[in-house]
Amino acid sequence: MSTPNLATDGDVARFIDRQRKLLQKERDAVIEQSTLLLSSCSAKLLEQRGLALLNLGVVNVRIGLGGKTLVELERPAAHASSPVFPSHTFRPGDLARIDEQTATAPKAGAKASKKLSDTKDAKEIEGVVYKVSDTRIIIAVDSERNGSQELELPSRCKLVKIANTVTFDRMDRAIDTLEKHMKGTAAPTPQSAGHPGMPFSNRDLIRVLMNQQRPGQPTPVADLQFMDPSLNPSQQQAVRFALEAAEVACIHGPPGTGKTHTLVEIVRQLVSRDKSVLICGASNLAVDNLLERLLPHRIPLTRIGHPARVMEALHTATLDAQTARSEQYALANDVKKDIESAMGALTGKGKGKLKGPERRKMWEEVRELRKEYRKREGAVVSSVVKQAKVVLATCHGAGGRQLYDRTFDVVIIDEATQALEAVSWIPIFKGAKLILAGDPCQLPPTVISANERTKKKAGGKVSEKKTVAGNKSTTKPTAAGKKKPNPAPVVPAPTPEEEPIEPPASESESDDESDNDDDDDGSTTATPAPPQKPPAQKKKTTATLRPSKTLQVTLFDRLERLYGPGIKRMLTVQYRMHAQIASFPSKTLYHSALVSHESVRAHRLRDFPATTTGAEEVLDVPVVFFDTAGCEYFERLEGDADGGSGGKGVEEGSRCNENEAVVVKMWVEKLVEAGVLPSQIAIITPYQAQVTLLSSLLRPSMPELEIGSVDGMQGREKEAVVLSLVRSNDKREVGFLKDKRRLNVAMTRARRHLCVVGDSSTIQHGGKYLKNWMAWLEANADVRYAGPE
Ligand SMILES: Nc1ncnc2c1ncn2[C@@H]1O[C@H](COP(=O)(O)OP(=O)(O)OP(=O)(O)O)[C@@H](O)[C@H]1O
Repeated sequence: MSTPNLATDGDVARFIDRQRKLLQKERDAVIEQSTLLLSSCSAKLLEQRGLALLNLGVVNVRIGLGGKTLVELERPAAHASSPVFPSHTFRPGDLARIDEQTATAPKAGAKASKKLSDTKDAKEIEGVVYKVSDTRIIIAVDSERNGSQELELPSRCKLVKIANTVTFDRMDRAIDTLEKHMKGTAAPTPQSAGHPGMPFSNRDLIRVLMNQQRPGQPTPVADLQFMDPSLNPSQQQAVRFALEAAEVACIHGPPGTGKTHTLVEIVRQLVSRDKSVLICGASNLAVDNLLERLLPHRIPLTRIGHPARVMEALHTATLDAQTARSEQYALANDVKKDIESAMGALTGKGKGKLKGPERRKMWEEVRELRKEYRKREGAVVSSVVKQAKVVLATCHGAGGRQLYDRTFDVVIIDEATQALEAVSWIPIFKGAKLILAGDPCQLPPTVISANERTKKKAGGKVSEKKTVAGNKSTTKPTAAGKKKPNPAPVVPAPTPEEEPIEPPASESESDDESDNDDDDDGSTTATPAPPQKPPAQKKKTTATLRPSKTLQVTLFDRLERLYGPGIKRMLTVQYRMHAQIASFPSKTLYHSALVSHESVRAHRLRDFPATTTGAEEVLDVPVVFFDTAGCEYFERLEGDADGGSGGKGVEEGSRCNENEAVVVKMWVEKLVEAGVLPSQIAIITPYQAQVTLLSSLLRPSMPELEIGSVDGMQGREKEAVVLSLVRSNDKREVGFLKDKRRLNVAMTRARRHLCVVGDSSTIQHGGKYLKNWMAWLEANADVRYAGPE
């Protein structure tokens, strides 16, 4: 482990200050994006974009766990011709607002105008999407949060998706707490971690993470018996390392190397040593993945989180379900029934509906009953949480009131390389020791404000050069199949959401924490200085705590830079890819340390019993490369029929490549003809417009075929993957593909067969890493030229 200079109080203050600024910028960007969209679009347009549902009516109101009011909405015949919702993007867990819908054009016969006037002063009501079906959507409303005891639900309403800033509030609070800890003004943590009477202290952990103290000596675990006999040596080493570390241990899990497998063993080992564990993930999916793998081991655990956000199959392990099953819950349930019957009288229609003082009195009663319900339920929840040796939640969820007074011996954060540092701190304060797992060579957390800056940059670029339109080339392929570029045709800059994320402009301090590496040979995982800085200006400093330039720098990244590779153990055996598919990423991103397990090393599509005889070029080849260089298969901007770059579409469009899509379609059909099932195949492409195009070409005949973006495929795998690179232009712009972490995710999803379709003459100009990849494909893949013939 390298020994950096320790951070001064000034370093810590600057670091915290920068985190605050970056978080504020990100919060502003998120709100701006959402409000811009909502304010500039009519309700109809929002509905067309899947961001709103119109013409809804309340069909039921009931009480759910946590005293939340569940509002059930449908499209009644009076407001809409069909009860079936149009296609939309509302998913369980999304934040949504119920608004009154002013009746612009009431349906004939509907008494909408009268009803709407009843609710003129109705508040906008915010809640979380709880359940969605084709005809009904249920919103869980926290009546306390909405600041009113009486939910005034409009008779005709619309549901609108809204930005969620609660996570930002919690991250801000976490940074405030960190500051207090560092200044020594934090309130002492009252409880011990599962050992009543023992003082709980996370002082060492926090000081190590903030580089004010070096990591302590590991404590050897002499009697380590692995519970899972299948662990490979690198997994065993990682388990030992994590158990022995004094304050913090990182586990680096390249694709398919059994990160989850290893974490499950660590948790089992910790529990067998009577340690309490808080397991967090950057996403609900990551948490559920671990929960699913832990359940068979019968560990006393509970999953905290809004039930709407937990996988249905795992609901029995949620705190809500466990609370509801508990005997003490019967007491709370009685109160719940009283609330429901009172609510029935309040929301009931017709003669039975309460009015005036009677109605106010009833609401007062409901308010008291809710208080009582929360008190009784709170007591049950707290006893269920106390009994659980292992608690699972998202990092954000760990800041909820259920864990308010609970601390743990160990906090584990899975997918830590996808979590913002500030969100990671939320669970960290609850643990004495920290284990982070992730892969810094895969996609970092999504940060909108970085893209915002890129948008400005891209916009500037376009306006400077907007004299030239079109990327239609008149070039002819050279003998070698490479094209000579025409002078100056300008292809518009990549759209903001698709441009590789670049580090934001330096504010004051010089540091090296850029996350994108356009021009190195990809032989290390380090993330060097922003490319726009000339090397002469780079200050070579000893690693120490420095303010992060972007929120994409995760705690995992930071610790690796501070303490060197000694802070982590890497899992080195992968159980996913044929050795040839794994070869390039292993060599260029993992120091050739990633080896293929014998069970996958030579596996091929041919091994599936359903495959046909013959079809060798499809079933026996692990890597195929359709090089479209010289074919003039040019990309085009979405909504730009000419493939030109003029006009508004420049900044708004996404990219697609129709000729390339034809090649992809042809290859997928060949795979299916050879006996590979569509459900075993995924098409991955970095551009949404290409996803849409390919979906329209292939989905009608193969609904089980997966077609998606790179970002959506992280953590997933398929037997065969066809990668459509899209970019083909004379400007030699590669946009998105430049980010080698995105590329790494794209090329490591395939188990037995990877087919790459792309224009090497464009792609190879996207920096050394892409150049090396193209050269590797030319030398190692089964290269096919994808000309019209
Ligand atoms: N020691 C092992 N022996 C046999 N199979 C293993 C071993 N470790 C992991 N695997 C298998 O490898 C696959 C990947 O494991 P796991 O899901 O734990 O990896 P991961 O690193 O979490 O995945 P990802 O790359 O998606 O993050 C699984 O099918 C798992 O069963």
